[in-house]
Amino acid sequence: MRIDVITIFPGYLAPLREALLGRAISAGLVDLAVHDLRTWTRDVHQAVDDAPYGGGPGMVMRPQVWGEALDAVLALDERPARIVVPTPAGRPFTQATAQAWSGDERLLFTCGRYEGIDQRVVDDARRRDLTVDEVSIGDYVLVGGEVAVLVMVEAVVRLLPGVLGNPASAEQDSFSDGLLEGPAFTRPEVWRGLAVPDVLRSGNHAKIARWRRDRALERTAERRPDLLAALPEDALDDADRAF
Ligand SMILES: NCc1ccc(-c2ccccc2)nc1
Repeated sequence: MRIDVITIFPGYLAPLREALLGRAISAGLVDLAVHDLRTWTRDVHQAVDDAPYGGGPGMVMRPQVWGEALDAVLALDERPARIVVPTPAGRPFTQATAQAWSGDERLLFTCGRYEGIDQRVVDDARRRDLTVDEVSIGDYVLVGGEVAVLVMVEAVVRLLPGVLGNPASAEQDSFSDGLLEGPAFTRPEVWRGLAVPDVLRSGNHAKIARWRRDRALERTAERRPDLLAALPEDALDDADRAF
């Protein structure tokens, strides 16, 4: 997978070259290119924003600079790219989104700042039959899209074959079966007077699986009843319902 990121703060994307993601890049599973938007400015001040038409607070990112940046970065590789625009006004980014995008050959992230990017940049790309997804990673407003890109790249790249040491952990993620993950424990058996639940040390794998499922159902019902309500009809078996 090739990943391009366009931003006025390239340094914000440095964490992508650390740890697991850094190893995926070194292993050639991911090609990452970060581009400074100011490369495509033409004025001495390298201006990337301007006052919003219609008035209002803040500034909007200029379409000319973004249009040239997108054209140039798209042309760097012939593979079709999904253009991703992080924005508080986007469709929700979920594990299902990450799963879908993990099959893409190329992702191109555009990091807005200020009050966002002139809408015509997205409109122009879409009318050229480019895939453009405006997505939100949650209902809060950041100062720019860079942090959202870190989140989305991690969620997608960890799903690529060969990235995670143990692929099973991606299958047993929270959300992969529609429920939150239950509590996890490791040694010591007792820590500050708190013992690991006996069932987890019983060696009885059926009982352990049942206990873990019950804890996941309990936690989901308590913290995310919306996820429980969204489960498909056949997702819960009789034992689940008995819980
Ligand atoms: N939903 C997460 C998210 C994504 C992007 C932004 C943002 C804020 C200001 C300017 C440009 C993007 N805020 C929140």
